[in-house]
Amino acid sequence: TAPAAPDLAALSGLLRTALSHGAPGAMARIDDHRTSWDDHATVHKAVEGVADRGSGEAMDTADRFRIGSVTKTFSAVVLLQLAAEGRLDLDTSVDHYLPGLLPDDRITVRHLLSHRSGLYDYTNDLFERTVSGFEAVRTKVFTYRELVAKSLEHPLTHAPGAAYDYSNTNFVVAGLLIEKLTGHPVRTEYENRIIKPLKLADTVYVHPDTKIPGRHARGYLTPDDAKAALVDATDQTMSWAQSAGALISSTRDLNTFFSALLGGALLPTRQLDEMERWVPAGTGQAYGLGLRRRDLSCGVSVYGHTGTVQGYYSYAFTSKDGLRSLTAVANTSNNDAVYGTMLGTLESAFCGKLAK
Ligand SMILES: C[C@@H](NC(=O)[C@@H](C)NC(=O)CCCC[C@H](NC(=O)C[NH3+])C(=O)[O-])C(=O)O
Repeated sequence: TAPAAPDLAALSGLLRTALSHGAPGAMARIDDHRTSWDDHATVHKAVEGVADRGSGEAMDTADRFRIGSVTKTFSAVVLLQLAAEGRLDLDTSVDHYLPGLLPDDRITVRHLLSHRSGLYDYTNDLFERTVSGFEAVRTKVFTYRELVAKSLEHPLTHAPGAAYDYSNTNFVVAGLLIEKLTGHPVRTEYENRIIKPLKLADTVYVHPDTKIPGRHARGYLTPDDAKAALVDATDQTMSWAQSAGALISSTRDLNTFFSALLGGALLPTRQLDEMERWVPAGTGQAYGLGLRRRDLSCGVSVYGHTGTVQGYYSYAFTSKDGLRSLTAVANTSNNDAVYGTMLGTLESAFCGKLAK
């Protein structure tokens, strides 16, 4: 059965609601393919508000933005390609590849990619106080091992494999694994294995440079004291996240990436199936390997990832066959009302008027 047509009026209404909750701007792009992920797509775009509060420049779906944890799916694809090449085994101990790094040799590569390692998330400490925590790291450059060391100041949150417990530390270790197995920085692997093959012209990994190259939306961090002024968080190294969150992209490129991934263009079937072995991750949610599944009100499940970095909320999801993709962005963060409102764009895009 063909999916319900997107409800574009509802989609624009949600973007306007996000603005009413404090987002300076919001945007969404839907790519609707007919028979295959790479055929000519019908494109729907929606924009509201401003990309830049200073100049008043309007939000534009062509604007680059920081994608945060959507980066985790890129890192997972690289490691799963290495598994397909026989250079990595998902169920082997991380200790085999990175001896002595982690305190428990029961932690496997699969545990990292499914957030079941038990490794404490060091960002809980970094960002307990939102603005001062951000300003303390905005221009900092960390090594992967410094970030892992921050995590290991705490005991494991549970025995390896025992539970799903989202942690950025897992994908920092994933970055170390990529560099160890390939001898290249993650940037090279993203470029050679994903960005160049899919021609993702807007997708860049510029860590530790603080600037977003080319045309982009500025990002505004909402302080914990919501009455305080928004903080322009656009320029930062993203070194606190790196392979867990430092990519920059666009709505077009993320739609292409997830359509290609679920359309089978990036991984052999065997590895894509591994990516879709789900553990429960909250109501109507599941986590595979660097991939989220969300079960919508109309019975449709969608596959992708969300991202939260200072100044940007992003949501990038596609249908099971990769034929319809949505990327939605608001240029604020630390704002639960905006986060929840923007999540509704998945319903407008994939359930259309069938959304309950
Ligand atoms: C949730 C999301 N995860 C990510 O994108 C990763 C990279 N981001 C985080 O872990 C949140 C960092 C703090 C953001 C800050 N919050 C605070 O500082 C709170 N005190 C903010 O909202 O900008 C995902 O996987 O979907």
